[in-house]
Amino acid sequence: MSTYSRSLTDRSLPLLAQGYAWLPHRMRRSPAHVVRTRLMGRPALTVRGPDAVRFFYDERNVRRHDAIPGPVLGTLFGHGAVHTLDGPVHRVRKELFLPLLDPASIAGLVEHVTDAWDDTVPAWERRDRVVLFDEAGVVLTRGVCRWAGIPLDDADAQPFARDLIAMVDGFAALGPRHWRARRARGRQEERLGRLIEDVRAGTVTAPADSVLDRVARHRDADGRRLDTRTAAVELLNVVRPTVAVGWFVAFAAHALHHRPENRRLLRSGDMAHVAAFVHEVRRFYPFAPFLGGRAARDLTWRGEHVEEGGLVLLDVFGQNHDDELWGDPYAFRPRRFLEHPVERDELIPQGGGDPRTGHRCPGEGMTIGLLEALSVRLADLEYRVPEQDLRIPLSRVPTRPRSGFVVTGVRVPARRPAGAR
Ligand code: HEM
Repeated sequence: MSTYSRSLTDRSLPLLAQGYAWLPHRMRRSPAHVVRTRLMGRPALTVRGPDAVRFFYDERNVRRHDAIPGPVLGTLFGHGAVHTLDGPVHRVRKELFLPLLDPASIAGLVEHVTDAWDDTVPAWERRDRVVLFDEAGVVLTRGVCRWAGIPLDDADAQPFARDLIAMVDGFAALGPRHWRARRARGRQEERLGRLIEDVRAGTVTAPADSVLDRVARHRDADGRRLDTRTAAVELLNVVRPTVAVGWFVAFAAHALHHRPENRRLLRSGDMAHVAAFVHEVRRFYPFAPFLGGRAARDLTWRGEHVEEGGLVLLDVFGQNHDDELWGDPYAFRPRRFLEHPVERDELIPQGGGDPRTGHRCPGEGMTIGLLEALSVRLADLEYRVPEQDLRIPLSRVPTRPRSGFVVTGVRVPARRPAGAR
């Protein structure tokens, strides 16, 4: 088969089968880190590296409208979400999310979530076993709802957490996982849509300037308020990814188990080590495999071409494991972030570029703040790790330790560790 005809073979099935390994595997054969392929029936250009990040985030090159497949919108992001907008329309919608970048806002969320953690964890001492991934999801749900002004009865925290996790878990799957995600989204869009209507009608009071209040009042570029469904979609676009930080909590536990020397560093209260550990968790463990957009015009990148309307994919997992950028990328080594500061377009687990003007995740600071606080608490907790399946399959997107990370014999420290937030 010639290189050309091979490049025109649709690769959607190998992608589904190989998950995170698919794109890095193809990139290995390209020293220039660019591969032309075909996905979902369209020509696609896949790119990697800090320069490619700047190319990808330049709206003259890549647009988001019509780029995200329906099954991903129907599960992960929601129809009409900020992720799908371009230009001034995106900028105005993004204003809704920019307060998330504010350090006071980050501190507020971290405080609510750590309060929820500190309230919950003592009860683990009386349990035979705790599945950390599941419990972290409930703690994060409690904390983020309190912080965002979303009323939540105690009994509703677990089912809400389950739905939020299902929406993330099923976005790249076929079959039951996918349909579970769709049903979860349908349920929660309806419930939160009713809440938005109640806030607008004045029968429920949203705390002033809370996320709930801002979403209910937000006006789009056309001067109109968001319709009820889109408002629910955007409310979920704050709550759902916050609960997704539970994936990283399970990964942090996995890292502490396999690299126990990090426990001492986290307990020491040295915030530089804590920050380095958290960056390494976000770099090393797989979450977003790649990001996609549509070519806004005929494009050429490092000699490879894609026509207007074709797909452009940024290889997120591959870039976070690129030997040229990281050296020994498959070693978990937080020290690398003490030796070399984080560069904006090098470490891209939550996208690249500037979150104020582009699509980069506006919740990155919150993710880092939450993980710093929860990793320190995890390191301080005493527990045993019984025999279980801790493998993290790269063929599953999103992946996690198969067992969800089970702990037994939990003992809560008498005193909050130095440096805990
Ligand atoms: C598990 C942690 C998280 C991961 C791995 C993650 C990852 C990402 C990625 C890869 C993007 C897409 C960037 C792009 O399209 O260029 C994104 C966008 C976004 N994230 Fe996050 N995120 C996380 C946490 C959060 C949190 C905590 C929030 C809010 C509190 C949040 C809110 C958003 C929003 C609203 C967008 C859309 C931005 C836009 O299109 O302009 N994320 N995130």
